[in-house]
Amino acid sequence: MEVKARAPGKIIIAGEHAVVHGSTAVAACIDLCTSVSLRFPSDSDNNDTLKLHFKDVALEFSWSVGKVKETLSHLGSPFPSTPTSCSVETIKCIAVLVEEQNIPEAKIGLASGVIAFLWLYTSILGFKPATVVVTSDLPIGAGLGSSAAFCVSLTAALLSFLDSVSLDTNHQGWLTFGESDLDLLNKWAFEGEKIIHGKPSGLDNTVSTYGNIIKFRSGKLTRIKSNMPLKMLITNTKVSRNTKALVAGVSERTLRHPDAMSSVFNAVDSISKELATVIESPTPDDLSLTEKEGKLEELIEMNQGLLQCMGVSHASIETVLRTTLKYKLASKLTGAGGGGCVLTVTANTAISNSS
Ligand SMILES: Nc1ncnc2c1ncn2[C@@H]1O[C@H](COP(=O)(O)OP(=O)(O)O)[C@@H](O)[C@H]1O
Ligand SMILES: C[C@@](O)(CCOP(=O)(O)O)CC(=O)O
Ligand SMILES: [Mg+2]
Repeated sequence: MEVKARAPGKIIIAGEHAVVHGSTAVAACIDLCTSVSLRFPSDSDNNDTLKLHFKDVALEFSWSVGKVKETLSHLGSPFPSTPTSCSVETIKCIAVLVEEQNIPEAKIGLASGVIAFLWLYTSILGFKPATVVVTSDLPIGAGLGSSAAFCVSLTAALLSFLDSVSLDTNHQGWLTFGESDLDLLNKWAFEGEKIIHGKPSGLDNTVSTYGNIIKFRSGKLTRIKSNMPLKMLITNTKVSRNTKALVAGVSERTLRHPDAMSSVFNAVDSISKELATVIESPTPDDLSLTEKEGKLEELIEMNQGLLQCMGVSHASIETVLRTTLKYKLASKLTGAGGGGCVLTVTANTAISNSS
């Protein structure tokens, strides 16, 4: 029996980092996905191994199911029936199982994803042998939500085996989850993001779960319907960075400058709300479209200025900003920053993923 699930990455049009501190953000899914295939061994295989294959980064892991069960079951029931956070104690125990796999130093940043995999797999399906293969079109650690797409696609594959989950009719050859199961999926994926991000807002896994364009604040999503031709260019600086460290850095700066950073987050909240209004308002004629595009570009530039204030820009991002400014194009970092991808918006640039 084999299942394959996929989930998209995303761009954050406005509000990254501030959304962790309660501000509004606007995000949209993109046409780059992560896929997870899950296959159980046939009865004749008679093996008790849980295998995980990160194909894009050429890493393979395998554990005896008995060893995993022994490590986890003494921590109480391994089957939380509802989405449950992995405790610090449990993360330490799972981390031992990951350390034994001897991930090369150059790829050690991927360990958090392996921990998230073991938590989600054992919590949802228990201690069963299986082979799980992960592949992705998304650059990892570049601000396009690869961690969320990984958690959402993995959770979708796992939940598809539960009798309580009903998959809806065909959607271009893929089965889809109903609304209540999407909520369950999103909540479990959020638990995986917590292991990878530390203190995620839930924005990334929510937009990866529900797709399209969303406005998001403190766990609440509003789907945005827009007929505005949002044309964007994504530039990858190819500077790798760690979202968890960047998010922690903003929290530390907030502890040092609480009032100033509160004003920054409030300003971002206003930018995101106004940007959502601009893109979802009707566009009766070309004049108003030009006016809306002007507002959108100005809001993007303002958000970038506030992200610099939060300390999450980077020399490589500034280089892209200077380049696009020469062509009077508005840009901002997207995702956690510190490198990664830059979003450029304009009325006339063709949509493309470029790096
Ligand atoms: N295709 C993948 N294969 C294995 N791990 C992945 C994959 N995509 C994401 N991850 C996990 O997510 C982490 C990157 O998440 P993060 O730092 O939040 O960057 P991003 O901006 O891409 O979301 C990786 O270190 C790894 O643990
Ligand atoms: C920085 C943040 O706002 C977005 C992180 O995006 P990414 O993991 O870099 O793709 C964190 C969050 O919202 O959880
Ligand atoms: Mg991420």
